[in-house]
Amino acid sequence: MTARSEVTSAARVVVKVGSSSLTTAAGGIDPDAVRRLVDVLAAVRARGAEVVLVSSGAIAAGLAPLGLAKRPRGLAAQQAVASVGQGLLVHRYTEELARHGLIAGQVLLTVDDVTRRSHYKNAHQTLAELLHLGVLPVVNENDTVATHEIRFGDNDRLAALVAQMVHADLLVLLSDVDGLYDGHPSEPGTSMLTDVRGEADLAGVRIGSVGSAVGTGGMVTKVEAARIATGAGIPVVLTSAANAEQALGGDAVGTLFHATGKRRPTRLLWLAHATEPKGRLLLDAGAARAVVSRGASLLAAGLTGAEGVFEAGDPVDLVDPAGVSVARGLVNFDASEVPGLLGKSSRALLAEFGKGYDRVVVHRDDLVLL
Ligand SMILES: Nc1ncnc2c1ncn2[C@@H]1O[C@H](COP(=O)(O)OP(=O)(O)O)[C@@H](O)[C@H]1O
Ligand SMILES: N[C@@H](CCC(=O)OP(=O)(O)O)C(=O)O
Repeated sequence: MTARSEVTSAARVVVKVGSSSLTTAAGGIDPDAVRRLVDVLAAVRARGAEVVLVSSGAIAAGLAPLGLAKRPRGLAAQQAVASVGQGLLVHRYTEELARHGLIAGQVLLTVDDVTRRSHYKNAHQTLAELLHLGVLPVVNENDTVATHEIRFGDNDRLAALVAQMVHADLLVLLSDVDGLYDGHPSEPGTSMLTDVRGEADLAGVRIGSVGSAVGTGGMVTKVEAARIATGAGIPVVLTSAANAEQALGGDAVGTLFHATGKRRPTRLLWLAHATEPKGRLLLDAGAARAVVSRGASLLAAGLTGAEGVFEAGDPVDLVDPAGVSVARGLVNFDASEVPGLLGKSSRALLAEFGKGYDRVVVHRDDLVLL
């Protein structure tokens, strides 16, 4: 078996592990599973690569101490359970990493932290500094504050965005299944894909959205995460936690999603893949051309209408006069403000509404072409 060069040459690796790989059948953290994983991560560090761990399991880890048999349904209950479990989870990582002389650093992120520009910068700088200090960041979604609207719910896409954020060379998704199958792995006759080189390889693959008892998202969110990362030039290995040592050692286990895009250290690819737009901005022909061909910002002057309910900072689609969505971006105004802006020059907006209203509707740094 020839080693996978994208694995063995990666200088910075993001590893994501799912709840199902960290917990016992009875619920609660499986200390042996954490230990085995940390041993593998320590080996990657020992060969000189940097590692960021994205670990699920806060909710699963909080179940047993609270006497709960399964993941509660309500958001507040899940948040409370995560609050109990996250501390226990990071405690385990801290202890196990210390055995290898490594330091854990807890990083809890919400969707906003990895998408909005100001927050993104913060999270980016903190992660960069942690890596600079030789710390092994242990990332999870900030479940206790994340509401339905601003929630990933699964950590697969969060891991892909973190991989982009830290400019990782590789993303490894560890689950309870040894790779991507062409149908649900429990069905007879299905087989594992060893390589995915693009969308064509996914045609005909039946991807389930239901996860294991403790996991969420199933395979759908993992394939979505792989699309985000590979689109940003980062290859992805998807396999089971049991295969972690071989996978990170470069053995050809699991499914390798080959990089499809250029290495682009941009925080915006998530927009195209992982987000439901909250509304649509209707552009005149000149504005659509300026955005698409010249990479220009969208000005109110080129706006003919808007649909949907959105607030400043939300993702929206930019639609050309033919009704085609040409770009997706983060809008700088609330939907209720848009009717007053239509077709007006920056100067007119300044005169009519005062300072601040002359801002662009979508800044070119906040949009991605579709
Ligand atoms: N095409 C497929 N290939 C592999 N697994 C699949 C597929 N469709 C659905 N699944 C299911 O997805 C599960 C993994 O998702 P999940 O439980 O959310 O994992 P995790 O907790 O690791 O994030 C697998 O155990 C498997 O039952
Ligand atoms: N942030 C949540 C992750 C939710 C979850 O189950 O994710 P995953 O197991 O990756 O599908 C937790 O720590 O419990």
